[in-house]
Amino acid sequence: MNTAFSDAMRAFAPSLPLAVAFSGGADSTALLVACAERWPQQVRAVHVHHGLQAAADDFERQCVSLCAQLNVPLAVRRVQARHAPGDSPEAAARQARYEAFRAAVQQDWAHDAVHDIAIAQHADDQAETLLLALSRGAGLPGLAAMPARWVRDDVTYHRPLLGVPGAEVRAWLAARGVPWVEDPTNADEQFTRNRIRARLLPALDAAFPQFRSTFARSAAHAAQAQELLDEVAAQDLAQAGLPPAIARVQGFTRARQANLLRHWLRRAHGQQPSAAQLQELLDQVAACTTRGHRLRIKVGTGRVERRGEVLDFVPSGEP
Ligand SMILES: Nc1ncnc2c1ncn2[C@@H]1O[C@H](COP(=O)(O)OP(=O)(O)OP(=O)(O)O)[C@@H](O)[C@H]1O
Repeated sequence: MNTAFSDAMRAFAPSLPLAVAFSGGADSTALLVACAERWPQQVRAVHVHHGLQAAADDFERQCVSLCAQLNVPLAVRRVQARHAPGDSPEAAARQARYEAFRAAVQQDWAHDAVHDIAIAQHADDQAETLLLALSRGAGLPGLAAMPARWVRDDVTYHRPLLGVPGAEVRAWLAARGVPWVEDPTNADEQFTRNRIRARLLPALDAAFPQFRSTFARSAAHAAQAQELLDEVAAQDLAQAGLPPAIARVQGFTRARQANLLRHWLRRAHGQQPSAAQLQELLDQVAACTTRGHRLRIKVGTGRVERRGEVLDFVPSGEP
Protein backbone atom coordinates (compact mmCIF):
# COMPACT_ATOMS: atom_id res chain seq x y z
CA MET A 1 0.00 0.00 0.00
CA ASN A 2 1.35 3.45 -0.99
CA THR A 3 4.64 1.97 -2.06
CA ALA A 4 5.26 4.58 -4.77
CA PHE A 5 5.30 7.33 -2.13
CA SER A 6 7.48 5.38 0.32
CA ASP A 7 9.84 4.24 -2.46
CA ALA A 8 10.22 7.81 -3.70
CA MET A 9 11.01 9.03 -0.19
CA ARG A 10 13.54 6.25 0.34
CA ALA A 11 15.28 7.19 -2.91
CA PHE A 12 15.41 10.88 -1.98
CA ALA A 13 18.90 11.89 -0.84
CA PRO A 14 19.21 15.67 -0.42
CA SER A 15 21.93 17.50 1.52
CA LEU A 16 20.89 18.27 5.07
CA PRO A 17 19.53 20.43 6.57
CA LEU A 18 16.71 20.47 4.06
CA ALA A 19 13.90 22.98 3.64
CA VAL A 20 10.45 22.01 2.38
CA ALA A 21 8.38 24.51 0.40
CA PHE A 22 5.19 24.22 2.38
CA SER A 23 1.94 25.67 1.02
CA GLY A 24 -0.37 23.94 3.54
CA GLY A 25 -1.94 21.92 0.69
CA ALA A 26 -2.06 18.13 0.65
CA ASP A 27 1.07 17.49 -1.40
CA SER A 28 3.52 19.64 0.48
CA THR A 29 1.97 18.57 3.80
CA ALA A 30 2.71 14.94 2.91
CA LEU A 31 6.26 15.83 1.84
CA LEU A 32 6.91 17.82 5.00
CA VAL A 33 5.60 15.10 7.31
CA ALA A 34 7.63 12.42 5.50
CA CYS A 35 10.84 14.51 5.56
CA ALA A 36 10.41 15.48 9.22
CA GLU A 37 9.93 11.80 10.14
CA ARG A 38 12.95 10.74 8.18
CA TRP A 39 15.35 13.51 9.24
CA PRO A 40 14.30 14.74 12.71
CA GLN A 41 15.76 18.19 13.65
CA GLN A 42 17.18 18.54 10.14
CA VAL A 43 14.11 19.87 8.35
CA ARG A 44 12.89 23.47 7.97
CA ALA A 45 9.77 24.74 6.23
CA VAL A 46 9.19 27.87 4.20
CA HIS A 47 5.71 29.21 3.54
CA VAL A 48 5.03 32.01 1.09
CA HIS A 49 2.05 34.17 2.00
CA HIS A 50 0.84 35.43 -1.36
CA GLY A 51 -1.78 37.89 -0.27
CA LEU A 52 -3.43 37.01 -3.59
CA GLN A 53 -6.48 35.31 -2.19
CA ALA A 54 -8.64 35.66 0.89
CA ALA A 55 -7.67 32.11 1.96
CA ALA A 56 -3.97 33.08 2.33
CA ASP A 57 -4.34 33.65 6.09
CA ASP A 58 -5.92 30.20 6.54
CA PHE A 59 -2.97 28.65 4.72
CA GLU A 60 -0.52 30.43 6.99
CA ARG A 61 -2.40 29.42 10.16
CA GLN A 62 -2.41 25.80 9.04
CA CYS A 63 1.33 25.90 8.31
CA VAL A 64 2.16 27.49 11.68
CA SER A 65 0.07 24.91 13.50
CA LEU A 66 1.47 21.83 11.73
CA CYS A 67 5.08 23.00 12.02
CA ALA A 68 4.62 23.58 15.77
CA GLN A 69 3.22 20.05 16.04
CA LEU A 70 6.09 18.55 14.05
CA ASN A 71 8.68 20.72 15.79
CA VAL A 72 9.87 22.06 12.43
CA PRO A 73 11.13 25.69 12.29
CA LEU A 74 8.98 27.66 9.85
CA ALA A 75 9.90 30.80 7.89
CA VAL A 76 6.91 32.75 6.57
CA ARG A 77 7.69 35.12 3.72
CA ARG A 78 5.15 37.68 2.53
CA VAL A 79 5.10 38.64 -1.13
CA GLN A 80 2.87 40.83 -3.25
CA ALA A 81 3.31 39.44 -6.74
CA ARG A 82 2.26 42.01 -9.29
CA HIS A 83 2.10 40.83 -12.87
CA ALA A 84 2.96 43.03 -15.82
CA PRO A 85 0.13 43.59 -18.31
CA GLY A 86 -0.02 40.59 -20.63
CA ASP A 87 1.83 38.30 -18.20
CA SER A 88 0.02 35.58 -16.28
CA PRO A 89 -0.66 36.13 -12.56
CA GLU A 90 0.43 32.53 -11.88
CA ALA A 91 3.81 33.15 -13.52
CA ALA A 92 4.30 36.31 -11.42
CA ALA A 93 3.33 34.40 -8.27
CA ARG A 94 5.78 31.60 -9.15
CA GLN A 95 8.59 34.10 -9.73
CA ALA A 96 7.86 35.83 -6.40
CA ARG A 97 7.80 32.42 -4.72
CA TYR A 98 11.30 31.53 -5.91
CA GLU A 99 12.62 34.90 -4.76
CA ALA A 100 11.05 34.25 -1.36
CA PHE A 101 12.67 30.79 -1.19
CA ARG A 102 16.05 32.32 -1.94
CA ALA A 103 15.49 35.02 0.71
CA ALA A 104 14.58 32.37 3.29
CA VAL A 105 17.80 30.47 2.58
CA GLN A 106 20.01 33.56 2.54
CA GLN A 107 18.38 35.53 5.36
CA ASP A 108 16.19 33.40 7.65
CA TRP A 109 18.61 30.47 7.68
CA ALA A 110 21.83 32.30 6.86
CA HIS A 111 23.64 30.58 9.76
CA ASP A 112 21.99 27.24 9.18
CA ALA A 113 23.70 26.27 5.90
CA VAL A 114 20.45 25.30 4.13
CA HIS A 115 21.21 24.78 0.46
CA ASP A 116 18.48 22.36 -0.55
CA ILE A 117 14.74 22.92 -0.93
CA ALA A 118 12.18 20.24 -1.73
CA ILE A 119 8.93 21.06 -3.48
CA ALA A 120 6.00 18.72 -3.76
CA GLN A 121 4.91 18.40 -7.37
CA HIS A 122 3.96 14.83 -8.28
CA ALA A 123 3.35 12.72 -11.38
CA ASP A 124 -0.10 14.23 -12.08
CA ASP A 125 1.41 17.73 -11.93
CA GLN A 126 4.07 16.61 -14.39
CA ALA A 127 1.48 15.22 -16.83
CA GLU A 128 -0.55 18.44 -16.51
CA THR A 129 2.56 20.51 -17.22
CA LEU A 130 3.25 18.52 -20.37
CA LEU A 131 -0.37 18.82 -21.56
CA LEU A 132 -0.35 22.52 -20.77
CA ALA A 133 2.81 22.90 -22.87
CA LEU A 134 1.18 21.02 -25.77
CA SER A 135 -1.95 23.15 -25.49
CA ARG A 136 0.21 26.25 -25.96
CA GLY A 137 2.24 24.88 -28.85
CA ALA A 138 5.43 24.85 -26.78
CA GLY A 139 8.80 23.82 -28.14
CA LEU A 140 11.23 21.36 -26.57
CA PRO A 141 11.97 23.41 -23.42
CA GLY A 142 8.23 23.32 -22.57
CA LEU A 143 7.85 19.66 -23.50
CA ALA A 144 10.75 18.82 -21.18
CA ALA A 145 8.27 19.76 -18.38
CA MET A 146 9.65 19.91 -14.82
CA PRO A 147 13.10 18.60 -13.87
CA ALA A 148 13.42 16.46 -10.74
CA ARG A 149 16.40 18.51 -9.60
CA TRP A 150 17.94 21.82 -10.59
CA VAL A 151 20.11 24.62 -9.21
CA ARG A 152 19.09 28.27 -9.13
CA ASP A 153 20.79 31.11 -7.21
CA ASP A 154 23.00 28.61 -5.31
CA VAL A 155 19.95 26.68 -4.08
CA THR A 156 19.42 23.06 -5.16
CA TYR A 157 15.74 22.33 -5.71
CA HIS A 158 14.32 18.81 -5.59
CA ARG A 159 11.01 17.33 -6.67
CA PRO A 160 11.20 13.92 -5.01
CA LEU A 161 7.55 13.05 -5.68
CA LEU A 162 7.63 13.58 -9.45
CA GLY A 163 7.08 9.86 -10.10
CA VAL A 164 4.28 9.42 -7.55
CA PRO A 165 0.62 9.67 -8.65
CA GLY A 166 -1.26 12.44 -6.82
CA ALA A 167 -3.83 9.99 -5.43
CA GLU A 168 -1.03 8.03 -3.71
CA VAL A 169 0.34 11.17 -2.08
CA ARG A 170 -3.11 11.96 -0.67
CA ALA A 171 -3.73 8.37 0.38
CA TRP A 172 -0.43 8.32 2.32
CA LEU A 173 -1.39 11.55 4.06
CA ALA A 174 -4.96 10.48 4.78
CA ALA A 175 -3.64 7.27 6.37
CA ARG A 176 -1.63 9.46 8.79
CA GLY A 177 -4.71 11.50 9.67
CA VAL A 178 -2.83 14.77 9.11
CA PRO A 179 -5.08 17.67 8.04
CA TRP A 180 -4.40 20.02 5.13
CA VAL A 181 -6.03 23.04 3.51
CA GLU A 182 -7.71 22.71 0.13
CA ASP A 183 -6.84 25.59 -2.21
CA PRO A 184 -10.25 26.92 -3.38
CA THR A 185 -8.77 28.09 -6.72
CA ASN A 186 -7.85 24.48 -7.62
CA ALA A 187 -11.50 23.84 -8.52
CA ASP A 188 -11.78 26.92 -10.75
CA GLU A 189 -12.02 25.63 -14.31
CA GLN A 190 -11.26 29.05 -15.76
CA PHE A 191 -7.62 28.02 -15.34
CA THR A 192 -6.43 25.69 -18.08
CA ARG A 193 -4.42 23.58 -15.62
CA ASN A 194 -7.52 22.95 -13.53
CA ARG A 195 -9.52 21.94 -16.63
CA ILE A 196 -6.75 19.53 -17.57
CA ARG A 197 -6.79 18.06 -14.05
CA ALA A 198 -10.57 17.77 -13.81
CA ARG A 199 -11.38 16.59 -17.33
CA LEU A 200 -8.35 15.22 -19.15
CA LEU A 201 -6.54 13.22 -16.48
CA PRO A 202 -9.57 11.01 -15.67
CA ALA A 203 -10.05 10.35 -19.41
CA LEU A 204 -6.35 9.51 -19.81
CA ASP A 205 -6.50 7.24 -16.78
CA ALA A 206 -9.34 5.32 -18.43
CA ALA A 207 -7.73 5.14 -21.90
CA PHE A 208 -4.00 4.81 -21.01
CA PRO A 209 -3.56 3.74 -17.38
CA GLN A 210 0.24 4.06 -17.76
CA PHE A 211 0.11 7.64 -19.04
CA ARG A 212 1.95 9.15 -16.05
CA SER A 213 5.09 7.13 -16.64
CA THR A 214 4.96 7.24 -20.46
CA PHE A 215 4.41 11.02 -20.43
CA ALA A 216 7.31 11.36 -17.99
CA ARG A 217 9.49 9.33 -20.36
CA SER A 218 8.61 11.64 -23.26
CA ALA A 219 9.40 14.68 -21.10
CA ALA A 220 12.77 13.13 -20.19
CA HIS A 221 13.56 12.53 -23.89
CA ALA A 222 12.69 16.17 -24.63
CA ALA A 223 14.84 17.38 -21.74
CA GLN A 224 17.81 15.36 -22.97
CA ALA A 225 17.41 16.64 -26.54
CA GLN A 226 17.14 20.20 -25.26
CA GLU A 227 20.36 19.79 -23.29
CA LEU A 228 22.09 18.80 -26.50
CA LEU A 229 20.61 21.77 -28.37
CA ASP A 230 21.86 24.10 -25.62
CA GLU A 231 25.36 22.65 -25.97
CA VAL A 232 25.32 23.10 -29.75
CA ALA A 233 23.94 26.65 -29.38
CA ALA A 234 26.67 27.58 -26.89
CA GLN A 235 29.35 26.30 -29.28
CA ASP A 236 27.79 28.06 -32.28
CA LEU A 237 27.41 31.30 -30.34
CA ALA A 238 31.06 31.13 -29.30
CA GLN A 239 31.89 30.89 -33.01
CA ALA A 240 29.49 33.67 -34.07
CA GLY A 241 30.69 35.98 -31.28
CA LEU A 242 28.85 38.08 -28.74
CA PRO A 243 26.98 39.99 -30.07
CA PRO A 244 26.66 37.58 -33.01
CA ALA A 245 28.30 38.57 -36.30
CA ILE A 246 25.71 38.38 -39.09
CA ALA A 247 28.04 36.78 -41.65
CA ARG A 248 28.99 34.04 -39.15
CA VAL A 249 25.35 33.37 -38.29
CA GLN A 250 24.60 33.04 -42.01
CA GLY A 251 27.22 30.30 -42.20
CA PHE A 252 24.99 27.93 -40.22
CA THR A 253 21.94 26.03 -41.46
CA ARG A 254 18.60 27.71 -40.78
CA ALA A 255 17.74 25.27 -37.97
CA ARG A 256 21.06 25.96 -36.27
CA GLN A 257 20.60 29.70 -36.75
CA ALA A 258 17.22 29.45 -35.02
CA ASN A 259 18.76 27.49 -32.16
CA LEU A 260 21.67 29.92 -31.84
CA LEU A 261 19.51 33.08 -31.95
CA ARG A 262 17.00 31.70 -29.44
CA HIS A 263 19.88 30.82 -27.13
CA TRP A 264 21.52 34.24 -27.52
CA LEU A 265 18.27 36.12 -26.85
CA ARG A 266 17.40 33.98 -23.84
CA ARG A 267 20.80 33.82 -22.18
CA ALA A 268 22.14 37.30 -22.94
CA HIS A 269 18.89 39.27 -22.81
CA GLY A 270 16.26 37.14 -21.04
CA GLN A 271 14.04 37.28 -24.14
CA GLN A 272 11.78 34.59 -25.55
CA PRO A 273 10.96 35.35 -29.20
CA SER A 274 7.61 34.06 -30.49
CA ALA A 275 7.74 31.52 -33.34
CA ALA A 276 6.61 34.24 -35.79
CA GLN A 277 9.27 36.72 -34.58
CA LEU A 278 11.99 34.12 -34.91
CA GLN A 279 10.95 33.19 -38.47
CA GLU A 280 10.93 36.88 -39.39
CA LEU A 281 14.36 37.36 -37.84
CA LEU A 282 15.73 34.37 -39.77
CA ASP A 283 14.26 35.73 -43.04
CA GLN A 284 15.86 39.11 -42.41
CA VAL A 285 19.22 37.61 -41.51
CA ALA A 286 19.11 35.64 -44.77
CA ALA A 287 18.27 38.80 -46.73
CA CYS A 288 21.06 40.79 -45.10
CA THR A 289 23.60 40.47 -47.91
CA THR A 290 24.50 44.08 -48.69
CA ARG A 291 26.33 46.70 -46.65
CA GLY A 292 23.33 49.04 -46.54
CA HIS A 293 20.70 46.41 -45.66
CA ARG A 294 18.81 47.46 -42.53
CA LEU A 295 17.45 44.96 -40.09
CA ARG A 296 14.96 45.85 -37.37
CA ILE A 297 12.46 43.47 -35.86
CA LYS A 298 10.39 43.38 -32.67
CA VAL A 299 11.46 40.57 -30.37
CA GLY A 300 10.13 39.94 -26.85
CA THR A 301 10.16 43.24 -24.95
CA GLY A 302 12.52 45.03 -27.36
CA ARG A 303 13.90 44.70 -30.86
CA VAL A 304 16.81 43.17 -32.76
CA GLU A 305 18.70 45.52 -35.06
CA ARG A 306 21.70 45.45 -37.28
CA ARG A 307 24.63 47.42 -35.86
CA GLY A 308 27.44 47.35 -38.39
CA GLU A 309 28.42 43.72 -38.85
CA VAL A 310 26.61 42.38 -35.78
CA LEU A 311 23.10 41.82 -34.41
CA ASP A 312 22.13 43.95 -31.46
CA PHE A 313 19.24 43.63 -28.99
CA VAL A 314 17.76 46.98 -27.97
CA PRO A 315 15.35 47.00 -24.99
CA SER A 316 12.06 48.84 -25.60
CA GLY A 317 12.18 52.51 -24.71
CA GLU A 318 15.77 52.89 -25.92
CA PRO A 319 16.34 54.80 -29.16
N1 LIG B 1 2.60 29.49 -0.92
C1 LIG B 1 3.54 28.55 -0.96
N2 LIG B 1 4.50 28.52 -0.03
C2 LIG B 1 5.49 27.58 -0.07
N3 LIG B 1 5.56 26.65 -1.03
C3 LIG B 1 4.62 26.63 -1.97
C4 LIG B 1 3.56 27.57 -2.00
N4 LIG B 1 2.78 27.29 -3.07
C5 LIG B 1 3.32 26.22 -3.67
N5 LIG B 1 4.44 25.81 -3.02
C6 LIG B 1 5.31 24.68 -3.35
O1 LIG B 1 5.27 24.46 -4.76
C7 LIG B 1 4.65 23.19 -5.02
C8 LIG B 1 3.78 23.31 -6.25
O2 LIG B 1 2.82 24.31 -6.08
P1 LIG B 1 1.37 24.18 -6.68
O3 LIG B 1 0.58 25.34 -6.24
O4 LIG B 1 1.52 23.84 -8.10
O5 LIG B 1 1.01 22.85 -5.90
P2 LIG B 1 -0.25 22.14 -5.34
O6 LIG B 1 -0.57 21.02 -6.26
O7 LIG B 1 -1.30 23.10 -4.93
O8 LIG B 1 0.53 21.52 -4.05
P3 LIG B 1 0.12 21.56 -2.55
O9 LIG B 1 -0.97 20.54 -2.45
O10 LIG B 1 1.33 21.19 -1.75
O11 LIG B 1 -0.30 22.99 -2.33
C9 LIG B 1 3.88 22.84 -3.75
O12 LIG B 1 3.70 21.46 -3.63
C10 LIG B 1 4.79 23.41 -2.69
O13 LIG B 1 5.90 22.56 -2.42
